[in-house]
Amino acid sequence: MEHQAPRVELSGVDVRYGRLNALSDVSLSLGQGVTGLLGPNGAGKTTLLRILATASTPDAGTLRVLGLDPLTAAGRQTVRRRLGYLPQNPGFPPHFTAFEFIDYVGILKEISDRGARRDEARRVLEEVGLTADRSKRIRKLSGGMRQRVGLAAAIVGNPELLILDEPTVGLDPEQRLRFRELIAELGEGRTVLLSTHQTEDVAALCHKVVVLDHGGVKFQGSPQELALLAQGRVWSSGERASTALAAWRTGVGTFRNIGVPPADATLVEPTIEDGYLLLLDGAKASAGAA
Ligand SMILES: Nc1ncnc2c1ncn2[C@@H]1O[C@H](COP(=O)(O)OP(=O)(O)OP(=O)(O)O)[C@@H](O)[C@H]1O
Repeated sequence: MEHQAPRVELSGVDVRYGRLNALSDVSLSLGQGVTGLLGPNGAGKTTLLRILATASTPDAGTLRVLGLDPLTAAGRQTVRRRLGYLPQNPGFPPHFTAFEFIDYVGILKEISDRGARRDEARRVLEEVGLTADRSKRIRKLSGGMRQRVGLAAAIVGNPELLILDEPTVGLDPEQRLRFRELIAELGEGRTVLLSTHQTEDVAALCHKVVVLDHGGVKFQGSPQELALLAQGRVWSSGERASTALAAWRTGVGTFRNIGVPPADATLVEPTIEDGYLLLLDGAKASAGAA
């Protein structure tokens, strides 16, 4: 495989809000393709994405984004021209139509030629499947369609780096599948960082996954490696095992248990979710034991 220089690198990044360390000593490197960012509520995912999107700066550490330093004014300006960011709750001007809004984003992204800007608006709306709805007011669109407007806004100008904060939240299963396909296509030839609570998103889309918890990187590697953390630790049983770190009832009425298996356990193949839960619950269990 051809060696690719990392497109995003962070080293020793700290972010503090008063006495809270929202990120502590985060070091990461991302190449092309889709990287998933998993972590429980409050883990620091949005804080990390905002830093990469140049929406905020860290209290300590160094950054390299697309070969530039976004902590300098010149670097920040160039990085901003080359990235697309879909925040968690993008505020849309409610009276704009989808087309008017995307055209406006084109102005903000400095596409000054009116014809070129309109062509670009048509292109991105087509790419997210909103051509037929482009003249509807955003406030009249469904939540899933609004998410697509947000994604269209993020890809105006064909950015090399895409930062997507929980883009699949609130979508129905069909829309989620569509969105995943879109993001997978966008990941070809680009660097995409996708924060999500859905391990299925990671399984379907990502070549790499980063797990954040309490502001620290708990794992970075392939989704398969994350699943393998739980190899030999997941078993199926007729009841919830009291000794398991995590256990839940499955759709077929049996229980899936994660932890140290009892001697007579029937081991099952671990999933990414198992690896993720073991990582988080294992951390909690050792914190509790300390
Ligand atoms: N502006 C702020 N002022 C003070 N604390 C903040 C601020 N923004 C975030 N935090 C805190 O920093 C921590 C990390 O928050 P962040 O939003 O990055 O987490 P997250 O992983 O994105 O969570 P979620 O999955 O719920 O979106 C949380 O404890 C949060 O309460």
